[in-house]
Amino acid sequence: MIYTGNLTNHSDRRIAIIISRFNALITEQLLRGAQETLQMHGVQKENVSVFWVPGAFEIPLIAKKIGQTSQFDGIITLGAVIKGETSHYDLVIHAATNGISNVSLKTNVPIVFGVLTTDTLEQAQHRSGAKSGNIGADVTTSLLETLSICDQIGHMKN
Ligand SMILES: Nc1c(NC[C@H](O)[C@H](O)[C@H](O)CO)[nH]c(=O)[nH]c1=O
Ligand SMILES: CC(=O)[C@@H](O)COP(=O)(O)O
Repeated sequence: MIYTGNLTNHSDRRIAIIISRFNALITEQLLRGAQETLQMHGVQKENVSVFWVPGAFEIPLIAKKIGQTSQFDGIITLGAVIKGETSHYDLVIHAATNGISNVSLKTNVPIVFGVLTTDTLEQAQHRSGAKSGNIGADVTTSLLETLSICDQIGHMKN
């Protein structure tokens, strides 16, 4: 038996979007891609909640608190970490990546990683609605597919 996610039957999904304000020029475009993709697949606007955090470093804590409410089926994280002159970039990325992954596994809530990690602003611009697409839209599709697979696994238990 092969199980694959699909993009149908998502109209009742309750989705949380956690977005960082840092590099808002970029993250706002990621948000647009995510919201458009949710709407395209029938998710009701009233079932989508957006949580703004200062930066990517704060995402895991808010994801944990949201996951523990059991009020959402899935979580989309959006951010843009752009390399600067110091090692701060590496520390923020490490904390955000490991934190988000750990929260998803501990809360059992599907969380997708929509945090851009780029060397330059131009690279981030290309991936937030320009020549390389929109990572916000891409990870939203991934979340819906993952939710679909979770449903299928849930039906197996019965
Ligand atoms: N430089 C970037 C940051 N830095 C801020 C941290 O995420 C955090 O908010 C701060 O250290 C306070 O705890 N955040 C980004 O999202 N992107 C960056 O490029
Ligand atoms: C990713 C960051 O934290 C970065 O924007 C900080 O820049 P810098 O390393 O030049 O202080």
